Amino acid sequence: MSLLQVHHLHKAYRAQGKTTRAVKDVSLEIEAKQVLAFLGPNGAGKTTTIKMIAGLVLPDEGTVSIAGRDPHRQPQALRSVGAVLEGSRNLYWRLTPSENLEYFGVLRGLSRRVARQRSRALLERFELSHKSTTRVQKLSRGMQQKVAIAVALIHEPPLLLLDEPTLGLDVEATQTVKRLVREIASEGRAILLTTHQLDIAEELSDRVAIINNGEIVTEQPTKALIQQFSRAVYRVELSELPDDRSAKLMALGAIVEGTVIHIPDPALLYPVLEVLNPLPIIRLETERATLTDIFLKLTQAPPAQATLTPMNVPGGAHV
Ligand SMILES: Nc1ncnc2c1ncn2[C@@H]1O[C@H](COP(=O)(O)OP(=O)(O)OP(=O)(O)O)[C@@H](O)[C@H]1O
Repeated sequence: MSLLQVHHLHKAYRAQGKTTRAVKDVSLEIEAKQVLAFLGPNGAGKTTTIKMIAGLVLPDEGTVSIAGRDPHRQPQALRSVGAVLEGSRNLYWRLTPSENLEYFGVLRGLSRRVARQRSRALLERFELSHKSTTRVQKLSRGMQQKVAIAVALIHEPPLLLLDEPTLGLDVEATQTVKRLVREIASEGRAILLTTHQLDIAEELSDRVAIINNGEIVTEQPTKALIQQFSRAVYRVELSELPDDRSAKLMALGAIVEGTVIHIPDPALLYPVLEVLNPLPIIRLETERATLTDIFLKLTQAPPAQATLTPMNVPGGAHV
């Protein structure tokens, strides 16, 4: 069963006589062990949707169910959610990581003893034991982010909402946070990840939902989405390609366009190279679409065209 079920959410804001339909008929599901990347341009409706999931904004229509409970009717549903929504601002900066963890643990219903035990275990797991008594304001940004994630996990929620978990982190801290996100999901949690860093989303997510102008324009497994928008896997360019070789390549299943060969299946790479031998190859590159290509395609097209037709991706799909 899905840990998070969001069905047909609608939300309009009315301010100064103007109505903004921020979220229109949004449905999402996330199962245990899954990371769903929830992506969209500025103002697309992500925050509004997440706030409706976190029980902070009341939907005009639609339902949210977290581990079977509606946060708008059963506030205890929020015990099943951990959230890092505004960087590490969910922390008390003058308190230490241990104090933050214990404070939030007790706030979320743990006994002092259990909060202390879990705090210690989380600090160890996040490699922060040596900083357990340093004020949060004195920690590096990467460490602060790890503490923020640890605080969100103190009550062991099955659903974690993560907004921009790697924003502003250096390469090493980014790697650590990415590893932790995958580990947390593999323990059986569901993760809703929002980020504008599409390479991170591509790497971390099992599924992707893209929202534009308040509407979901695609929601499917990340790999399938990338495959759907990728013309081929490899592209080989030569200075010349005799007709007899061209015919052999097409018989193998390659797509030949003048002196360029598109290889749709990775298993065809070596047979193609054998046919080409000893012709000199000018370039051999991957031709897979990236999530960035797909995102731009789906969010820059007028809504009526933002459908799921695989097409040549603008800007070239060459990696
Ligand atoms: N409290 C509010 N009152 C009026 N309009 C709002 C309010 N909150 C959001 N909006 C509008 O609703 C739309 C969706 O905003 P939302 O913050 O959900 O988008 P977002 O995808 O999270 O954007 P970003 O990536 O910039 O954070 C925008 O047009 C925004 O201006």
